[in-house]
Amino acid sequence: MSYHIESADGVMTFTIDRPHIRNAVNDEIIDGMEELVRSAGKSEVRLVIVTAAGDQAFCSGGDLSVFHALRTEEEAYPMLKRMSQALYALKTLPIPVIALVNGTAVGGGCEIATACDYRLVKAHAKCGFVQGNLVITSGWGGGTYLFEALQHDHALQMLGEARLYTADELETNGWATKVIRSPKDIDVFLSQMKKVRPEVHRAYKEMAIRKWKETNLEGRVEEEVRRCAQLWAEDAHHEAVDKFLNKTNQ
Ligand SMILES: C[C@@H](C(=O)O)C(=O)SCCNC(=O)CCNC(=O)[C@H](O)C(C)(C)COP(=O)(O)OP(=O)(O)OC[C@H]1O[C@@H](n2cnc3c(N)ncnc32)[C@H](O)[C@@H]1OP(=O)(O)O
Repeated sequence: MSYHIESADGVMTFTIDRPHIRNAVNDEIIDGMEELVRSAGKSEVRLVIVTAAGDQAFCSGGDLSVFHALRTEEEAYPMLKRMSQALYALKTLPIPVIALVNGTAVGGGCEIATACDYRLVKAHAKCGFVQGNLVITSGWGGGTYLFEALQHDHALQMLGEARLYTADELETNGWATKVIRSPKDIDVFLSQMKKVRPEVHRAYKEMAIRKWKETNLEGRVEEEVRRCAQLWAEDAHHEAVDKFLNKTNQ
């Protein structure tokens, strides 16, 4: 199984479990994300945590060895759309959602974390919207969410530079809620959250969701998905992915 969903004490934890491939997202992970949002929406869950196995990587984005088979805009769009819908549902859950960024997050991995309300980033983790190096944009809604989360110039710079940022840089530009230097830091964060009753967290999250609905967040994500699907079909993108896959296969 490529993922696990566990529930304890009102906290539902989603763990991507493909560390050998840096927790890249395949179709099964997308299934898992859909299952997560269904379960978290229904039960007595007060908090969701999204994380991954091992300490090397949180997520390296789409599994290029699988999704590279998608060649045209018409082929790329359904995959991008489906994951974008799962992440929109995650973002608009009426409970706090925390990304526990246990290691490197790149490409779509950063998009998953950006769809969450909070990003707790382990001190060794490097993260970046590297899609620009593959001559595409973010395509799961993460670019749109980044403009919601960060000051405009910080968001545009992070997307435009397409490089890995250190945890300290991520704290400075506002992407990291907190840099995690020891496991105790996570406990402190969670116990502070748990001091406040779930219905209060829910009411605050609903305020944010109202704003996102009024500003047509969902429609803006759709534009992001469509534009990424167009770029996906270009030769320059396929050549860049070939280069990555051939480099790592050698
Ligand atoms: C869908 C789209 C979107 O945003 O909407 C995207 O996500 S585009 C996807 C954007 N993602 C990327 O461009 C990811 C590129 N990956 C990397 O830059 C790197 O792998 C890091 C994630 C920084 C990890 O570097 P590190 O030196 O630790 O490991 P490595 O590069 O040797 O990777 C270990 C093994 O995992 C594989 N691997 C890593 N990331 C992968 C990915 N996203 N898809 C498929 N395979 C991947 C490598 O090919 C290698 O396979 P072997 O062991 O067989 O050699």
